[in-house]
Amino acid sequence: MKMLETRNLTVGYGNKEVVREMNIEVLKGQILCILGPNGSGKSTILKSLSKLLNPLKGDIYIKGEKLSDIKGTSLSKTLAVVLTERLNVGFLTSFDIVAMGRYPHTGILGRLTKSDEKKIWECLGMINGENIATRYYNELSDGEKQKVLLARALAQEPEIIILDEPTTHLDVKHKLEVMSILKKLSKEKGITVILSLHDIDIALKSCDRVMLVKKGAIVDFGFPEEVGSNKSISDLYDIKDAGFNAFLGTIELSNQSKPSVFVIGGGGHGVPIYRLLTKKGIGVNTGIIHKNDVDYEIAITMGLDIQSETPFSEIKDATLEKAKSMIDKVDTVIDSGCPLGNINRKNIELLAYALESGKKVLSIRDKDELQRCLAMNYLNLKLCDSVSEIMDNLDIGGEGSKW
Ligand SMILES: Nc1ncnc2c1ncn2[C@@H]1O[C@H](COP(=O)(O)OP(=O)(O)OP(=O)(O)O)[C@@H](O)[C@H]1O
Repeated sequence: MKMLETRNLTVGYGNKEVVREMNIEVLKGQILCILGPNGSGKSTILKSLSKLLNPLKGDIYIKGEKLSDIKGTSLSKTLAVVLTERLNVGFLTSFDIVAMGRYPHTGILGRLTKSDEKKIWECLGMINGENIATRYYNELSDGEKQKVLLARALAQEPEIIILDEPTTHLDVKHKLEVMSILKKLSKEKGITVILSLHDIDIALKSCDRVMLVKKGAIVDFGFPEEVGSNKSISDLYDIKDAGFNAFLGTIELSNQSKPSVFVIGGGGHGVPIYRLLTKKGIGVNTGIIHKNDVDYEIAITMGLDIQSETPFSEIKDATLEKAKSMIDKVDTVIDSGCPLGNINRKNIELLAYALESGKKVLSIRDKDELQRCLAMNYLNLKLCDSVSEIMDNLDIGGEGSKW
């Protein structure tokens, strides 16, 4: 069932058009998240959908009825809004704040019946907030306040809840708690949720639809799994010195330095080393990694030069030769200790090549395993127990430097 629809909607202030020509549909029980850079118009859209701001052009429909035709109490029973404004409410408790949400049902005198009180406790329960019911709202933490405001919205018994950045200022536990409450409301009670977020990862993993807003227009709308690609998210925020990996949901700093270190990666062993070297401004290239390896995902997002192999296939001689030529161009090789199964055993040949070429080699591999693989002892090989020991032995930042 269509809960909210916009037709050629343009929102803004006076003669300033902020977002133009919006045509979207949100169904019952869906969670729609608006993503976009600061100032792109997320709050302006949400205020317009909540009837707090008149559209400049076009129309908004709630359950097929024009929003402009829906009056006060009737709208409050359908739609509840949680905005970012901070409330200063003196000596009101959490219970009192949630009780304010009952006004569409209590009438002008606002007298609470037993059933209103029961509803308020139920809403406090939904946000796991019974224990803060008697505490003063002004004395609550940001996370607790956010949950109380959500409970106040729930007390209206709405079919749609609109929230502007409900996870801002919250730690990761509270962000996830708020999102999990919203998900529960949408799935179990069929409430439609429309919100804006700055947490891309949480948005892509928790919402049913996402809308990307930039420079006065909706640049994409649809399933997060399709809309939230590496490129679309990087473009949305004009990310230049980093990359977004939609598959893993991480942002990785780009490594733009000339490579001086080659990392033999694989099985996720390369990731902490890529990240540490990137943080220190040291250029890296890497191999030989299968294209379905997590090291490949991170390395490609960082923009590293990679020697890679087709998933599940044995490393080819040609790939090995190309990796050797990458090693020729660096001073140091780090053996991350990647597992050496049948399909990637050639990485040990690569390690032997690095040693025989006189490169400085730092390895986190088990000593016994190395002795089984390498024919002789090499003076240019240093065994390390951890990534930090690798970094200690990298000789960066000058003599005596502990980077
Ligand atoms: N009351 C107002 N009158 C005029 N312009 C406004 C008003 N409020 C916001 N704007 C402008 O509208 C544009 C969109 O602002 P809006 O707050 O909707 O963006 P946003 O995407 O929510 O940003 P943020 O992520 O920083 O909260 C901005 O250029 C802003 O300066």
